[in-house]
Amino acid sequence: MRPELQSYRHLASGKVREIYEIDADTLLLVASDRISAYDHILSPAIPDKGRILTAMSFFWFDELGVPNHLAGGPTDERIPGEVVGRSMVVKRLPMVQVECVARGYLTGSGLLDYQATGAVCGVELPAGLSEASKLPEPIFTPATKAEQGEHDENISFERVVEQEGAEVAGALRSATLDIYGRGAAVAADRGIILADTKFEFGRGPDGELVLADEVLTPDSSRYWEAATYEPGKVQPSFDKQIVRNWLTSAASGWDRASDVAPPSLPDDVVEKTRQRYIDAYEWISQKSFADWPTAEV
Ligand SMILES: N#Cc1c(N)ncnc1-c1cnn(CCN2CCOCC2)c1
Repeated sequence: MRPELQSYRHLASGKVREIYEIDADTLLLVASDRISAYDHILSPAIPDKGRILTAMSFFWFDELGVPNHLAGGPTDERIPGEVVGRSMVVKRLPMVQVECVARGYLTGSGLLDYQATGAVCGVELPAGLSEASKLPEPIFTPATKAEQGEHDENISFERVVEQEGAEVAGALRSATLDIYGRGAAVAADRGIILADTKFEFGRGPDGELVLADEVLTPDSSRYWEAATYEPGKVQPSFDKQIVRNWLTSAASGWDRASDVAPPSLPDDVVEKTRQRYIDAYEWISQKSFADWPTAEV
């Protein structure tokens, strides 16, 4: 008999996910179907997005084989029926307060940093790079954990050393680059460029780093289709471009520069976006999403 979700204390909300307390040592991470774009939570939600991204995290935790925070499988009996398929039972860990970002390509805040300083988080890069340039090698570009609704602030490795100490800072950089490199290689073999990603780590009982949060999902990473990759211009997001294109088209009637909330997404945009998330999962995992567990009423 599964517990009711309301029997767990709600601890925190992210833009698209929730955390509940199962007990002193265990948490329930629940992924919603919410989607955000241009710093807005959009309506309606994308059916099955939470399940698809949860399936991705389970795939990557298994594929990467590094110490991680999972404490149960996709149908663990501690998961309430209504959220089966989009939840993870995880070990409650002391979390490292650093967003561990790896970048294999130059875009977003990294590009802005580079254009202003020739470096990203103090990591000097060659001259002449532009939007979506592939970096000579992936770089560690840590950031502070911003309050909800705020953007993370890129920080230097030296700042991480000040905050965590040299040994842990070095271990964070090594683990981030190792895991990103291995994930990016798997994805590349399957037609997806993982341009960058953000990891979160906790500390295990012996102080070791434990991979936590979600892993290599389109919410924590930039997914680009390898077949259409063309440096020198903004790459289409594998999962969100359909939404972005509609929102910035005349059809939506929305002005991104205004303070007005975006209009509701049309059914065809919602369904096409759902399919893009399924495609991303099935290309990467080489599994059928139809086999993934779903809510038990
Ligand atoms: N993962 C994990 C984890 C853990 N295993 N132990 C203790 N705390 C956390 C934790 C608490 N907050 N966050 C930030 C990411 N959250 C994810 C869910 O949605 C909200 C944001 C991670």
